[in-house]
This record gives sequence, C-alpha cells and structure tokens, in this order.
Amino acid sequence: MALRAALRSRSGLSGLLSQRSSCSSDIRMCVSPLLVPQERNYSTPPKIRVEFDQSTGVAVMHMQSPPVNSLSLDFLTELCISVEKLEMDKSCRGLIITSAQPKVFSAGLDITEMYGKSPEHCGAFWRSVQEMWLKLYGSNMVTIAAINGSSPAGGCLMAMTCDYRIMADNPRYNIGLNETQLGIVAPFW
Ligand SMILES: CC/C=C\C/C=C\C/C=C\CC/C=C/CC(=O)SCCNC(=O)CCNC(=O)[C@H](O)C(C)(C)COP(=O)(O)OP(=O)(O)OC[C@H]1O[C@@H](n2cnc3c(N)ncnc32)[C@H](O)[C@@H]1OP(=O)(O)O
Repeated sequence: MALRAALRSRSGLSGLLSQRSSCSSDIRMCVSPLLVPQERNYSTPPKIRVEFDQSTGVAVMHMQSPPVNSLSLDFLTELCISVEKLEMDKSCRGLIITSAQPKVFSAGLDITEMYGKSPEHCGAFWRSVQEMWLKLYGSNMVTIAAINGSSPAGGCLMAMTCDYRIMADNPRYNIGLNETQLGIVAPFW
C-alpha cells in the first residue's frame, strides 16, 4: 500500500532526488567505511542468511526479507555487515547472492524509505545504497548473483555490481532499470 502511495506521489520521490542530486558530487566522501547498525531492530528476523562452506571457500547469501527483498535501510545495513564479515575471513573466496523469496530476487530500493521521510533518514538511506554497491563492486571475493526471480532497478544494480550474473530462465522474471518510469533520475556518482 505504501508503495502505491509513493508511486502516486511523484513529488515525494523527486523531492528525494533533488536532495540527493545536490550532494551527488561528494557521494564517495559520504560513504562510511563501516555501516553502524544503529537502526537495526533486533526483534525482527534476520533479512540476510549466510551459509559458508569452509571446504570450498564459497559463501551463499540468501536474501530473506518478505515479500520482495526490497532494499530498505535495515536490509542494506545487514547485507553490508554480512559482506564485511565474509571479507574479513580470508578463507572465503567466493560469494553467491540469491533470494529466498519466491519469484523475486530483489524489488530494488524500498520505495517506502523514500516517501514522507526526514532529510536525515533519506541521507542515511542513500548512503546505505551507495555503500552496498561500492562494497560489492570493490569486493576481493568473486561475487555471483544467482538471480532466481525478478530484479528491477536497485535489484538490477545489485546484480550488476557482482562479477557474474546467472538468471533463471523464466519469461516472467524481469530485470532492468526502470527509474524513468518511476520519475527518478539517477544522480552522478
Ligand atoms: C537512482 C540511482 C541509484 C544509484 C546510483 C548508482 C547507480 C545508478 C544505477 C542504477 C540505479 C538503481 C535504481 C534504483 C531505484 C529503485 O530501485 S526504485 C524501486 C524500483 N522498483 C520497482 O519499481 C519494483 C516494483 N515492484 C515490482 O515490480 C513487483 O512488486 C515485483 C516484480 C518486484 C514483484 O511482483 P509480485 O510478486 O507480483 O509482488 P507485488 O507487486 O504484489 O508486491 C508485493 C508487495 O511488495 C511491495 N513492493 C514491491 N516492490 C517494492 C519496493 N520496491 N519497495 C517497497 N515495497 C515494494 C508491494 O507494494 C506489495 O506490497 P502490498 O502487498 O501491496 O502491501
């Protein structure tokens, strides 16, 4: 419901984008080396589950945030912390990212994080988006997106930052960038 409300109100999204565009030139400087999980609500189930096989050196990261693994601040924070932990374990050489949700890899940025929120919250959210793709793109591990469902927008961005992508062969699964349809303009970064 909140997504539909946000999509109806383009002004909410464009407000966010104009804010972010104004600080787009210093996005890299905004990125913190470590995301502090201040806003993680520990009473909720984990959104990320990692299985690491010591014998192969390969970790599988299951995204398990119902219904559609949308990239909320909490989700991105957990994901980045999980990647950091694996990075610190030198025996982990490869990372496979996949979805535990049926039919959807990731629905992209959580629209509800961009609608009716304070500038501070929007800033923290945007930094977490940047942190996610910089961390995956810059990872020393071999990263693979096992795309077992639709992966629009930010979901596509996440997949694109991996070294390899393998997508389930199902005509119902979509992947690509749809910001223009949403009225979002990707800022410089
Ligand atoms: C912008 C620049 C960013 C970075 C700069 C760096 C690089 C630039 C390069 C890339 C840019 C990356 C861009 C990111 C922008 C975004 O990601 S904006 C988000 C765009 N996402 C979408 O438009 C996806 C919309 N959703 C869908 O298409 C479908 O929901 C989906 C195919 C994923 C699943 O379909 P289905 O299984 O039928 O489920 P429902 O549609 O019924 O949805 C179930 C509930 O989930 C809610 N929901 C869906 N998507 C989102 C979302 N993105 N955020 C929050 N909530 C979402 C939906 O409302 C349903 O909830 P309800 O049951 O109604 O309560």
